[in-house]
Amino acid sequence: MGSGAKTRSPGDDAEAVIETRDLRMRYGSAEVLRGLDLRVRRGEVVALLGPNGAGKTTTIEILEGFRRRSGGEARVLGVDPDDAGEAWRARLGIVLQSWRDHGRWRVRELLAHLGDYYAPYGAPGRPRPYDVGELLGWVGLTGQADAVIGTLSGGQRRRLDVAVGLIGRPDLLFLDEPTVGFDPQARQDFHELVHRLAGLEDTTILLTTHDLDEADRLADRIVILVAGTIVADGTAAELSRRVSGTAEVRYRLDGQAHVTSVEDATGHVRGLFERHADAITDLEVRRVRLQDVYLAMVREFESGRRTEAPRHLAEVTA
Ligand SMILES: Nc1ncnc2c1ncn2[C@@H]1O[C@H](COP(=O)(O)OP(=O)(O)OP(=O)(O)O)[C@@H](O)[C@H]1O
Repeated sequence: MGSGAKTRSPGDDAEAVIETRDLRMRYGSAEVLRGLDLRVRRGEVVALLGPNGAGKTTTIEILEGFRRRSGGEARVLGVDPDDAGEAWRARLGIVLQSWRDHGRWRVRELLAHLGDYYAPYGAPGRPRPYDVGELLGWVGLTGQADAVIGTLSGGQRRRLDVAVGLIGRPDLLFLDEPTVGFDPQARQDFHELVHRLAGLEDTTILLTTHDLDEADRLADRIVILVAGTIVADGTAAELSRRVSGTAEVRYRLDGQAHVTSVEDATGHVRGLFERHADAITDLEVRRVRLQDVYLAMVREFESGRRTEAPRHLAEVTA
């Protein structure tokens, strides 16, 4: 464990692990990606969110070198994915949406076999692959090490998918809906694993998920893609400032229910009590959740009100 020193310096060009400019993809006459400018720094965890069909998987597949883009620029670990070779590929970890091969192998066997592929690509401070036993512990499959893969449950199978993506100790990990089918414990274990990878292993992670609480918990930065366009890019807190209010205050006044969206929940509540004192009951304050922000932004974009180019919201780092 432990690689080189972590240097998270926003704005430092040298640290860009993924960089795209005007990335475009067309299937026949259908324009699926409409000019994405995306930048992910080393050690960052970025969640790519968006409705079904928005282009998330297509984006990831282009960055992984599985699909050739129709236009624009892309650099991943400093290399154009369309021209990249095996040494580059060995630095990536990939967890696809579904992967159903190798049903007759045993869990440990498969990981050891895949790990052998990565061994020649180890680097000083970054030996490859991970130890299989250690990795099985991380993904919660120690008890299934000798199980035949075809006998695993859906959630165990998904844990194995994560282990397969990780075995080569990737510099950059792509996770396409990694926690589908996870029970709450597996989900929590996975979240701890992501924090450990980014924090201790300096792994850069780009993940897609439809679980917005998960994105909120895991990601340093959220990118929202709608119909092939990035409509928002920033931390969860920055995104929430884009929609009206950052907290919701619910209460009853003389028995009548009220819900108000506010910036300053404390000040608002203080004012309520000053004005209405004991007439206020059932008070609740809740922070605007990423889900609310996300739905507001998708609705806003789809209703055509936002037509200008996407903007980056990391003004605080400028
Ligand atoms: N091989 C293909 N040929 C033609 N169209 C495709 C192909 N692959 C994807 N598409 C289309 O591209 C669009 C984007 O698909 P993509 O799978 O990237 O979306 P997504 O955001 O990952 O969706 P989901 O949340 O459902 O996984 C969709 O309209 C899809 O139908």
